Amino acid sequence: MSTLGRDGRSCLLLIDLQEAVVADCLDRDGVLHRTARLVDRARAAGTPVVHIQHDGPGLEHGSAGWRLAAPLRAAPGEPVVAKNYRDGFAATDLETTLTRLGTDRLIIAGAQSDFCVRATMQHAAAAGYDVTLVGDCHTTTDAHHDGVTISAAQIIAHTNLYASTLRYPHQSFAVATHDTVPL
Ligand SMILES: O=C1N[C@@H]2C=C[C@H]1C2
Repeated sequence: MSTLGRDGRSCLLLIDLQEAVVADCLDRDGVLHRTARLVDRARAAGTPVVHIQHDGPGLEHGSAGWRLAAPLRAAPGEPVVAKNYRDGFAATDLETTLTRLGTDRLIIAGAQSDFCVRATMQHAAAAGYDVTLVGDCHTTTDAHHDGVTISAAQIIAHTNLYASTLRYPHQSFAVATHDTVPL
């Protein structure tokens, strides 16, 4: 169990699934389709859904690229957290929002795996949340650095490996698919 001692509730956190973010990501349509099914499951189960939207270059607030990628849309009353940094907790009201919802466990989906998903997931773990990464609902693009190319598939697989083997005292971490993840 998490170390937060709240209400023991889970929350589905969707990170930056925005048109311009996912445009060139691996299996874009599949990830969005599975995430939409996951959102349907969460809403039917009464599990809160929180949307994070990145504001930044190419993602200017209100622009076409900034919008949540169809078919994803925030339902009335679902929190939408705007951010400017990779970590969804940095300079945002995400922590306040999750506290208000009595959240001890985050179910995480989004993009990009190696940037905002990774940074936000790591912050959540260090802050005491239990975390389940939805292994078939996050994505990214190939990365190139120092003459090395890392494929999106390798990044996604390593992100799942990292999340499934992460350990903190008195906390639990897992990777699950969109159709089986406990809500
Ligand atoms: O992972 C990410 N999500 C937004 C677009 C790229 C970074 C910021």
